Amino acid sequence: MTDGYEQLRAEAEAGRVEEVIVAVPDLQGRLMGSRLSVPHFLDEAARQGFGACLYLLSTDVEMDTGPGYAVDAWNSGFGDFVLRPDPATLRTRLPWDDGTALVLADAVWPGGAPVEVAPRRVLRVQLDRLAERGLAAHAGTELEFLAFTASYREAWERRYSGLRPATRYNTDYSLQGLEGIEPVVRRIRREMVRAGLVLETARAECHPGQYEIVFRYTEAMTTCDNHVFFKNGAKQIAAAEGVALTFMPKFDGGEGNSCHVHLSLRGTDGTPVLADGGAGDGMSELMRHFVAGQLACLPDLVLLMAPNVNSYKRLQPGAFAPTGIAWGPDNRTCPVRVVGSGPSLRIEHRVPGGDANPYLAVAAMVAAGLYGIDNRLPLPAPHTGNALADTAVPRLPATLGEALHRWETSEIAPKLFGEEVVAHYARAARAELSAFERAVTDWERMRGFERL
Ligand SMILES: NC(=O)CC[C@H](N)C(=O)O
Repeated sequence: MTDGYEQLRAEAEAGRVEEVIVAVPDLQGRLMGSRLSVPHFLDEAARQGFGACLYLLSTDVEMDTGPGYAVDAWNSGFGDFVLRPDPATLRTRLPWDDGTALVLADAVWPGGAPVEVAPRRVLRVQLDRLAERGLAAHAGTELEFLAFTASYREAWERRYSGLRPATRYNTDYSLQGLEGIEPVVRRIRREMVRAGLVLETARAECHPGQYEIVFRYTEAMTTCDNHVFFKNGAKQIAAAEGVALTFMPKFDGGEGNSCHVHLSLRGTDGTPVLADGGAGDGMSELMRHFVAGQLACLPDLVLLMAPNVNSYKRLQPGAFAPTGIAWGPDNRTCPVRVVGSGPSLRIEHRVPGGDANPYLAVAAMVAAGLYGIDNRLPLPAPHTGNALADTAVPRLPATLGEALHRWETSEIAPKLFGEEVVAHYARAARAELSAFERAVTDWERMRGFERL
């Protein structure tokens, strides 16, 4: 029994905790699972795992499953896999959910073998590949979101039209005009800290109602665990406050919601390896290959960072989100911005939006970096101007269809992730795409109803 589980037992015996949520991050990075009583969890699930239907890892946003996934729910009789709780992820008290603890779980087959397509596993494999080379990844994810004054139910019933943003104008860095959003974001900040996350900064952003809360970087898996925990908790707090909050990458024609990922490598002993120790441009040879790998793999792997139709609405010209494939020192117009110096030298990957599954996005970045390192890829010249306006910069895949095509026909992706993972996420993207292709949108009605 781990220390965390001992503490959970003590909290339960003192009457402070009654239930444990056991959750697995799904393909979308959402938390799916069940509530267990503390005794049932400690005496059974914590030891043997806990069954959950395997369609949880082969479904779209609407919970539609279908044939063709590498893990096929129908063909396996809608059986169970096993959720094996990871004690390192236990949070004994959720400030927004009285008497409740939460633990994340890995998905394994009944015999104990990992479910290779599970997002946490996809990242674990890449982190293990790093560890084989004596390296470890540290990451921070920066989620932006929009808050509206309506409740989630009202927003849904109004089909998300005519909603009032919780701030009225561009409040980027503003310290006034925040009265409409402060009650909910204050609660989110404070309760996340009470739940154990380490807050660094928080501020309003460009789009009316937009806000960003940044937690301290740490080891990559823990950051991704914190990310899904934060997203889930922030929505619960918003719901309790009667506020609708969205992380979708592009809500309307205004600024999108990003999820910039800061990523650095260290030796497994903690030594920074990206800085060159004073000579040259500050970047070590390893870092130059690491950044080169990001650029070389980006078109093939962008699906793992931008998995939905809406992701690509954000990555269009005319906004403050990347559209090309380039890198530059402190250049926010590039998808890969090099920031920091010495031990803090790192990349900020600016492609993922608020919908990204952090495990997959970070796995893609680690895999791309390793590809660059293993193949000793030369680093192209940095972009020092406005990469968004430079037509000479190669274009990122502009739609989900293009990204899917690059992923499926990639020679690199199966080498980095294996055929099973490639096929599974291609299937997931196709499901998202074909749902969109069948849907008639408001845009089409406005454009064509009278005038066509
Ligand atoms: N702070 C920023 O850099 C803005 C990012 C922008 N909201 C995006 O979608 O990428």
